[in-house]
Amino acid sequence: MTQKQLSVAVGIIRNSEQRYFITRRPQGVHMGGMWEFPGGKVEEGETPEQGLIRELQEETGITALQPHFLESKQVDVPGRLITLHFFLVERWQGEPWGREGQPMRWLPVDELQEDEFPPANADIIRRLKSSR
Ligand SMILES: Nc1nc2c([nH]c(=O)n2[C@H]2C[C@H](O)[C@@H](COP(=O)(O)OP(=O)(O)OP(=O)(O)O)O2)c(=O)[nH]1
Ligand SMILES: [Mg+2]
Repeated sequence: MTQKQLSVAVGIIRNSEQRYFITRRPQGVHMGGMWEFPGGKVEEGETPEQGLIRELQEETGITALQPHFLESKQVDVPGRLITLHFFLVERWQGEPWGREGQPMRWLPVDELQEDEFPPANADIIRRLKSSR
């Protein structure tokens, strides 16, 4: 079986009060109903950082400034191989909101619950918790 390769850019938006902006994935999509850090598929010809900036604009309305690459993570789901690129975003223009109608929350790190996110997020959430 051929595996479709996907690159996804994810923005971990953290404000000056050390709260994280998370949104809820709609039902019926991959990982639907789970909480996520906003982001999405990097398009042909884009770098992950360019994809991140575009996706955050589309999904949250902000313009990310100087996103800081943290790490990449490969996930194997049936039929596709996803590479997630996680970026920390601490500076931006505008105010993030659920521009596509998705529920949103600002949470302190200890309220980020690994089991409410896709399994691929577990490591990065643990890293955020341990680096306080
Ligand atoms: N945005 C985001 N996606 C994640 C996270 N963790 C995780 O496993 N994923 C997976 C779920 C999806 O398979 C993929 C992201 O794809 P997406 O559905 O957000 O892509 P997109 O925004 O471009 O949406 P669309 O245009 O295809 O509707 O990455 C996360 O924290 N944030
Ligand atoms: Mg998305």
